[in-house]
Amino acid sequence: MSSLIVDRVSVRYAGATGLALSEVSLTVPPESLVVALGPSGCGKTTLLNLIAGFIAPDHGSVMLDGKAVSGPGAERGVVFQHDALLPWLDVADNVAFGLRLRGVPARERQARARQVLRLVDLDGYAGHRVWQLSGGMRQRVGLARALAADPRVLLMDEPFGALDAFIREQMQSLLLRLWRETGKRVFLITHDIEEAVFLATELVLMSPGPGRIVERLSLDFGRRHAAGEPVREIKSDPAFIAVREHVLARVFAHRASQADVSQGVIA
Ligand SMILES: Nc1ncnc2c1ncn2[C@@H]1O[C@H](COP(=O)(O)OP(=O)(O)OP(=O)(O)O)[C@@H](O)[C@H]1O
Repeated sequence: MSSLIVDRVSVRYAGATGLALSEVSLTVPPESLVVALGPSGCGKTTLLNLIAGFIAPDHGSVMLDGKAVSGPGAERGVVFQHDALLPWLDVADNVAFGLRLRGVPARERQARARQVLRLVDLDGYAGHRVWQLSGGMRQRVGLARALAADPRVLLMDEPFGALDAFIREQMQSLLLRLWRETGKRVFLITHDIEEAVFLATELVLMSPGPGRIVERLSLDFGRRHAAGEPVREIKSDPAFIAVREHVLARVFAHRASQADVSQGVIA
């Protein structure tokens, strides 16, 4: 089946008493942008690392388009929070690095690098060093690198977490444009409620202790922006504000109940 399917996965780290993830299931179908949102420790990174194939589940399975995920693979492109670029290489060589490892000839990988740099609005920067770029530009290079191998799905680990609010909003718009233009499925994790509500076609809300999914919402704000509606119009729409407040209330409710439990308030 043509989907990314996480089926009842559980993870317990060696030495840990509790589960980092408990019976988590989700599907990332074609043309979707699935966002996992939750407070620190709810297992977002663990879930992304499972899909990336960096770690294996203790129970359950991860399948991409009918094939079991059993390790990292070029069909899953990962964008990290910190750009993870190589400072001794120029921008084009950073973008083409994975292609070089796979033995793609120099001329072909340079052409591909230039093509994806155009997609992220960085044409003209191929020969720059990464230290000559701003934080937002470096994240765009990271995005271009993930796209260079033409993956089936993009996995994004808090990709805009280190950027200031203005650049962050620009990057959200860029991601939605790329998502529409390339047709890539995206799985993104964040702890920013507004970002999650704005981007997601499906929002999965997670809670810690053990890490699990507590709510799923189907949303269309990102689709509306990708279709041309301005960001500010969407974010000031009462429907957007209502969803944002609902999610905020859910996050606080879970946090409050956990604080109560840890203080022994709930019998
Ligand atoms: N390598 C590890 N060894 C042991 N425990 C770990 C390891 N990595 C994560 N954990 C624990 O697993 C749980 C889930 O962690 P994870 O990093 O996936 O959460 P997160 O939601 O991504 O948090 P954050 O937003 O802070 O990155 C936490 O309790 C964490 O302490």
